[in-house]
This record gives sequence, structure tokens and C-alpha cells, in this order.
Amino acid sequence: MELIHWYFLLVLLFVFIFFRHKWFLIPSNTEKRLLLPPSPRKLPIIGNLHQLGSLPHRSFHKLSQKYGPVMLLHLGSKPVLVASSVDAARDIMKTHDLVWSNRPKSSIADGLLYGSKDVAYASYGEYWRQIRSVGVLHLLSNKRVQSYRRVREEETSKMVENIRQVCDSSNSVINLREVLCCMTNNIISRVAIGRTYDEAESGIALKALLEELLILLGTFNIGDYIPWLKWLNKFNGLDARVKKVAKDLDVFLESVIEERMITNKKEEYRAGEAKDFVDILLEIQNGKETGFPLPRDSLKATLLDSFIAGTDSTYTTLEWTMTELLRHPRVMAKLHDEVRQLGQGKAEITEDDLGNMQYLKAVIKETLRFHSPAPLLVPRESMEDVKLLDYHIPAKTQVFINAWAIGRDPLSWDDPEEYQPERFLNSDIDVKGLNFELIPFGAGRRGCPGIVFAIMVNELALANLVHKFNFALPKGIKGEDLDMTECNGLAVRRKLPLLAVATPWPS
Ligand code: HEM
Repeated sequence: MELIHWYFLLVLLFVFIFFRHKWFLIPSNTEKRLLLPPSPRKLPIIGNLHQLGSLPHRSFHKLSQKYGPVMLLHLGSKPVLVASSVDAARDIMKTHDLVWSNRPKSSIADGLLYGSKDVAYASYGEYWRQIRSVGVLHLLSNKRVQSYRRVREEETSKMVENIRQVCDSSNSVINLREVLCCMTNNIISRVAIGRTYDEAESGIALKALLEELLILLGTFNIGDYIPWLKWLNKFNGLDARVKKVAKDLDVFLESVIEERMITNKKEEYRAGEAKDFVDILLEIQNGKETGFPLPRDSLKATLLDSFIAGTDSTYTTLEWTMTELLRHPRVMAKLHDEVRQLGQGKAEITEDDLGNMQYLKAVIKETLRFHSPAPLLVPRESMEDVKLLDYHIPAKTQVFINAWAIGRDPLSWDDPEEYQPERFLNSDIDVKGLNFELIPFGAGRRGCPGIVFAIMVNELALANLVHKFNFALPKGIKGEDLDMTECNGLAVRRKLPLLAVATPWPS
């Protein structure tokens, strides 16, 4: 055969192979064997975005009852997996934890956190490993968390005092959200920057600024899912809000750091007072202790992370706990008995007393099961093709793990819709990321490094509240009538703040 014919045949063969896969989409044998998870029908352009609803953890749960515990949605052009079973969660956060250790890009986080230089939003890689080790070893180690005991105890006492003052006034209805939020924010603020919101000269402005930071990070950004629509953010004001908050926060953080560098706060510490995050980060920024330098932007992003990750999630847990206690007088009475017996004769409960309060610990675990503040955890993204149970998951798929649905799965829990702390009394199940039926803090490499801190704040505050007061709902409201509607944000909280009447005990 002439050379020209061979050449012609070769071109034909090449065109056939190329078109078969790319254009005509006829699956090859390998592709035929790749089983993708079931998907609800999607619409052009928006995909399944219309099925998200205002409370995605609930919408996903409903969909998963039809499509199964692993389903693949498309939010705009992004493939998004929803995992709603213990096995799927374990597969992602344990068996294939490394593959799933990336976070999807968020342009809002990029804008607010110096290009996602913090721990929570940083992409997986050497930088994240370094910045996470700063958090785990220097800021949130058990020893360091212990060192902030005085801050927690002082702010808890202040909260009790504030409630007592309202009891003394004629209008004795207390906005519990407000007091719990104020206590938590003051603790985090003192630990991170060495002073409470109101001690800062621009106290009110800082409070509003941090609130706006959390709102923006909880905002759904269409541009992340339908990239060609990101121009919309110029017109709806989102881009401008992000820019303004980032700039104002930067001015504030720079002033905190500059002031510290001039006054060298280290020498001012009173005996027994713990170093705050600013001083610890300034000490290690040259890299002598860590082996890598800490640029100024990373330092500022890390400070912001403590406010973002540590405030709303913590006080929201306390607000849900008080809500459930007011709805369940039996549980409240049992908790009173334990705390008042162990706290007998004490002016206040300290962290030394918490070790024996088994029912108190069970109450907090039950709240985290029933009202996980981060019901879909923090999204992750696969870095390469990976198997999930029997399914093939392509690289760059985002995953939401529905911790809220897993916490209510009847396969794992008896009477899952009942608030029953007793279920944890003779059980080894904990929230630390080893029991995949209870994962309010996630698990694995990207699991929450603030668990010990968060649990200590919650236990101490709850113990002192029930030690010092009897709580009731305002006149005319019964526990069963309490509005339990949720509101979505960075943490899922009650739509309406919790109001209650407190009576000092012993009266
Ligand atoms: C009740 C309170 C809290 C809850 C429910 C909570 C929950 C979570 C969850 C679900 C994640 C994502 C885990 C994953 O992807 O597997 C996370 C990550 C994180 N949390 Fe918490 N958290 C709480 C308190 C705190 C506190 C007090 C701090 C620090 C002061 C903190 C710092 C962080 C950080 C830095 C990350 C990012 C970890 C990474 O991406 O490597 N959290 N948290």
C-alpha cells in the first residue's frame, strides 16, 4: 500500500479514538465501570441550586432520603457531594482523609483573610501544614488552653453578675443570647488580643466589624458556583462590603500589633497571667521556634480565625442547650441536682469541679448531636479521583458532610428525635472525631483544633448558670410552644434570640 494510504488510515484511526471519547461521549469500558453517585435532576446553568433552600442541612437530608446517603449534586457548574451516613463520613474523614483535605476556594474568604492565609480556609499543602501547626502547638495545645483558665472563670463570673443585675431590676426578662454571646466574645477577644471588645477604644465599631465579618463568611456567593456570574457581586454590593470590612479589620489589627511591638506587653504580664495570641505569634514570627517565618498577613489571618471559628459556634451551642433545658424540665432538674450537689457550699463552680459532672457533659454532647452548630461541617474538596463506598468521585468535587443528619440517623441512635442526655451516660461516644456518628467538630487532618477550648467554655458557663439561677420561660410561653425555627449563617442558630426569666438560687 502506498505511504499516503497508511497515512490516511492513521489519521482516520486517530480521529475515531478522539471523537469517540471527547465528542460523541461514548463511554469506554473503563468509563462504563465508573459508578457515579445518584443525582437529583438538575436544571441548566443553576444545576441543583434551586434545591438548597434556606436551611441546606434540612434540604439535603430530605433529598438523601430519596437518593441515598451519598448523592452528587451540581451547584451551578460545581460538582458537590453530600454524605449523610456514618460509613460515608468515616470513608471521607478517615480512610481517604488525605485526598479530602483540601478546602474549596472561597472568594469571600480570599478577600477577607489575606488570600485565605488562615488555617480554616487555606488550601491543603505545605503552607496549611505550617500554619495549622502554629495553631495546634502554640495557640490551642492543652497546656495553652489550661493557661486561659483565669480568663474563662472571670468572664463567666461577669456573666453571672450581669444576669443577677437584670434579676434585681423590674424587667427581669433576660436575652440569653446576648449574655452568652457577650461572654464568649469577651473570652475569645481577651485570649486573642488581650482585651475585651468594650475595652478597645473603638469597642462598638470592632463588635460591628466582627459581626459583619461572620455574616460575610456565611453569605452564599453565586460567583463561586457560576463563575461567569461573579460580576453580579459588583452590583449587589458584596464585593464592596468585603473590601471595606477587610480594610477596616486590617487597620484595627495593625494598630493592635504596632502597639504591642512598641510597649512589649510580655514584660507587663502579671504573675499567672497567660500570654495572648498576639504576643505568642509575635514571638514565633521570626521562625526560630517553628523553623519557618510567619509573615504579617498570616499572623493577622490567624488572629481573625480565632474570632471566626471560636465565637458564634460556641455561644450557639450554649443557647441551644438552654433552649432544650427550658423545653425539658426533667433534664433541667437532673442537671440542677448534679451541679448543686457537687457545687454545694461553693461561691462558684471552677474548672476543677467539672471533672465529676457527668450529666453536664452528657447534656452538652446531646446538644451537639441534636443541634450541631456547623451542621454541614466546613466543606472539603477532593484533590484527586477517589472511591467513596462503591462510587467513583472525580477530583475537585466538593463535599458537604451532613453531621446534623448523621446525628439523627435511627441506624445509630435510639429515639433520635428526642433530647435525651442519658444516652451518653454509659457510653464511650465522644465528640473528638473518633466516633463518626457524632462529629460536630469534624475529624481527621482538618478536624477542629479548638475542641478542648470550646468544651471548657461551654461546660464552665453552663455549670455556673444552673448553679446560680433557676430559669423559666417568660410568662405565657410554654416549653412546647417555643419557636425552634433555625436561621442559617456561619453557625446555625435559633432564628429568635432565647428569652428567659432567671431567679437567683438559693433565693
Ligand atoms: C462549639 C464550638 C465549635 C464547633 C462546633 C466547631 C466546629 C468546627 C468544624 C465542624 C470544623 C471543620 C472540621 C472539618 O473540616 O473536619 C472546624 C474547624 C476549625 N475550628 Fe472549630 N469549632 C468550634 C470551636 C472552635 C474554637 C473555640 C476554635 C479556636 C479558638 C476553633 C478553631 C477551628 C479552626 C482553626 C478550624 C479549621 C481547621 C482546619 O481547617 O485545619 N473552633 N471547627
